[in-house]
Amino acid sequence: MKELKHLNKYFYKYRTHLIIGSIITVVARLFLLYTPRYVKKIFVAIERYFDETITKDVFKAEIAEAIMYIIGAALIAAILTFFMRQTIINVSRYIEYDLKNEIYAQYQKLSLNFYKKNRTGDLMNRITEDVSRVRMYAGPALMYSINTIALFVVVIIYMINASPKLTLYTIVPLPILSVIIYKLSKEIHKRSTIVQEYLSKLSTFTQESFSGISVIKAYGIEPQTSVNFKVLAAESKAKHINLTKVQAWFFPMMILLIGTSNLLVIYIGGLQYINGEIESIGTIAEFIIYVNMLTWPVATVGWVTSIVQQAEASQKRINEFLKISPEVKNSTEAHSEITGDIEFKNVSFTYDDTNIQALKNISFTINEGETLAVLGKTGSGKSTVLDLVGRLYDIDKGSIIINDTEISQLNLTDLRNSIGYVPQDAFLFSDSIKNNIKFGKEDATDEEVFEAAKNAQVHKNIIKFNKGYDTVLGERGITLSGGQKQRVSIARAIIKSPKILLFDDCLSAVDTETEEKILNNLNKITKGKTSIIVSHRVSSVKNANKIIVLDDGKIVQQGNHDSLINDEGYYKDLYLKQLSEKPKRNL
Ligand SMILES: Nc1ncnc2c1ncn2[C@@H]1O[C@H](COP(=O)(O)OP(=O)(O)OP(=O)(O)O)[C@@H](O)[C@H]1O
Repeated sequence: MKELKHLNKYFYKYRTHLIIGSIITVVARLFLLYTPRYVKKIFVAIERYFDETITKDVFKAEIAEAIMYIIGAALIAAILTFFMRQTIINVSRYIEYDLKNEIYAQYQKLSLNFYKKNRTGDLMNRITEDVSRVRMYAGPALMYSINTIALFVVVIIYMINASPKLTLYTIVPLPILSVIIYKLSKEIHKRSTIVQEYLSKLSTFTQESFSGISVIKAYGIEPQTSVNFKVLAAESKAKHINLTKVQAWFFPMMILLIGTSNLLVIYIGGLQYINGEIESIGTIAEFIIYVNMLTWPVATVGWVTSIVQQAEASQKRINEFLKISPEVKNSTEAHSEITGDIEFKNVSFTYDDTNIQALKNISFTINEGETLAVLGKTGSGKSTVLDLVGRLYDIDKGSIIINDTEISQLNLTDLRNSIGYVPQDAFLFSDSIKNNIKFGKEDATDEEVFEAAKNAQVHKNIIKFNKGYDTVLGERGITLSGGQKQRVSIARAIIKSPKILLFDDCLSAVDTETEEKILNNLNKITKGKTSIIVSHRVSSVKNANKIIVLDDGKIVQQGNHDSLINDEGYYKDLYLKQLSEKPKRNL
């Protein structure tokens, strides 16, 4: 229960609902007890009528009164049971909502490294599966516990009052029932976890095959994929059947134990009646109803125990994530004005997960309004430079100074708001093209969206779609070509008119003619703004104020286009190579 203490703040928040719910539960159980008592009264009336102690009219009146009480009490108990669920179960839904939001907010705070270390499936599971298990504890488990305690206390008092000996015999099988249900619930949980694993394997498999359908079709491996699916589905089916076998025991066990208790009541009660220890046969009928009333709550003790154990395990997994403090933390609430002067001073950076030292002692300066171009072989550390400017990671050694302030001392939100980032792999959300662009500036007008798209040279493509800017993109924007996605992503970055623009090889999928047009537009847009362009093409970087060439995380060349083409090295080689590949390219 240690881990579940985390929920106490929510129980406190919804205490009024819980207190009202508990009172309603107790009162509802009290009303339920009218049934056995009035059933007994009916039996007594029948006995007295046959003994001729009462007249037919009195007998009829007594029966009618008893029936009225039974119906009335059952109605009230039913209404109260409705409100019991409306209060306690609703609270569990509120807690589920709060907890999901708490976890999601924490996910948003955590740094990129956290996402590298944890699998997406695991992150999803904690916010869905684990939260639903915890909800079972905060709702049904709590409700059934209150219900069981209330019913048990009240019923036992009534039973002992009616016949202590009969009470003892009839409640003996109940703990056995509880233990059996507990064991069954544990086994059901074990097997359903396996079923769950297979379900997620199946959905991962199908999701991957749908995403990669073009590869599957191109290679003609549909039959093989179907066979693989069949194998997985067959295993999943076997696990399901395995689970059903245990689940199938649940109700037979309950029926067996209820039957045993009923038999005991009839047998012992019968003997007591013959011996004159109980005055009416109605007591036996009353006890049979008590036993049946107690069976379900007693069975739920086992069930609730298993729910609490599962919830404890799930909450432990949730707490593990909630306790992580983000590696990249905002250090100040004060507003930071970002102008765009950036300086890297002997910066070194190693990725935690791979232990790869991506940058080694890097130093450069970019003044406000200047453009820096970063070139280098694949894996040389170019994207890492951009990630560090956006403080997606904190550096190990050296310092990054923006506006004369150490990057870690800047207000993180202000820093990120001043950056327009176009990643290497353009990610578009499953939403309209317009909203994908507006993602950069939520309150942008349509005109601003069109302007940004025009500058990114994608407007003409968009208006050709039937629904134009309202065209909804599929998963990862599959309805757009690679180059179109890159350009929508550029539009998204420039619409917010940020102080700093980071372009990570974002023109790789567009033809050189479009590249030229975009670069011309960018020249206008980036006036007065600081830009860093990562590229493999000399054509994209030749106008930059400064160019640095990285190799294995180190700066091996720096200068501008004119100085570097006269310098023996990577830049000149690349220039000559690209010049010979495309003689007409405007290098
Ligand atoms: N998130 C990460 N976690 C661990 N290692 C990483 C991560 N990102 C990059 N690396 C490693 O750091 C090194 C530099 O990567 P980076 O992405 O900065 O190179 P790059 O020059 O941008 O390459 P490319 O031109 O292929 O995009 C590579 O060896 C890469 O494997």
